[in-house]
Amino acid sequence: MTERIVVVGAALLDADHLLAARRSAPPELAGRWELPGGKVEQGETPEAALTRELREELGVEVEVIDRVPGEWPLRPPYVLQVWTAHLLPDSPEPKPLQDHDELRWLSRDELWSVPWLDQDIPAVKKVATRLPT
Ligand SMILES: Nc1nc2c([nH]c(=O)n2[C@H]2C[C@H](O)[C@@H](COP(=O)(O)OP(=O)(O)OP(=O)(O)O)O2)c(=O)[nH]1
Repeated sequence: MTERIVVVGAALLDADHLLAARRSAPPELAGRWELPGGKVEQGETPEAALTRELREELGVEVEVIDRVPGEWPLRPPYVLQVWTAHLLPDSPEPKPLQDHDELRWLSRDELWSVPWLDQDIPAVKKVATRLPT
C-alpha cells in the first residue's frame, strides 16, 4: 500500500488579503513562499492539525472555515490540502515564530509579487478566486 501523508496549508484570510509565509528551512525550500501549515499527524483531523500548526508557527488562534476543493501533489508521499481560516477576534497578529522568516498579507493584486513554491501555485490560484478584486 502506498503511504500518503496529508500536509494541510492555511489560506488565512482577512477581508481582502491572504497571508503568505516565507520558509526559512530546509535549504531547498528556504526563501520561497507557502501557505503556513504542516503534516497531519496520526489520529488528528486536518482542522485540528491546522489549528495546532498555526498556533506553533505563527502564534495565532484561528477558526478553520472550509476546504478549498482539490489536492496537490508534493514530494512523495506528501499531498497538499488547503483550508480557509480566519483569525479569531482575540488572536495575536501572526509572527514568524517557526519555519518562516517573513510574513505578508497580500491582496489579490499583490498575490504574484512573491515567489511561491512551485507546487503551491495551483492551490494559490484556487484561493485567489476567494479574494475581492
Ligand atoms: N506547510 C506547508 N508545507 C508545504 C507547502 N508546500 C510544500 O511543498 N510543503 C512541503 C514542505 C515540507 O516538505 C512539507 C510540510 O512540512 P512542514 O515542515 O511544514 O510540516 P511540519 O511542521 O509538520 O514538519 P515537521 O515538524 O515534521 O518537520 O510539505 C505549503 O504550502 N505549506
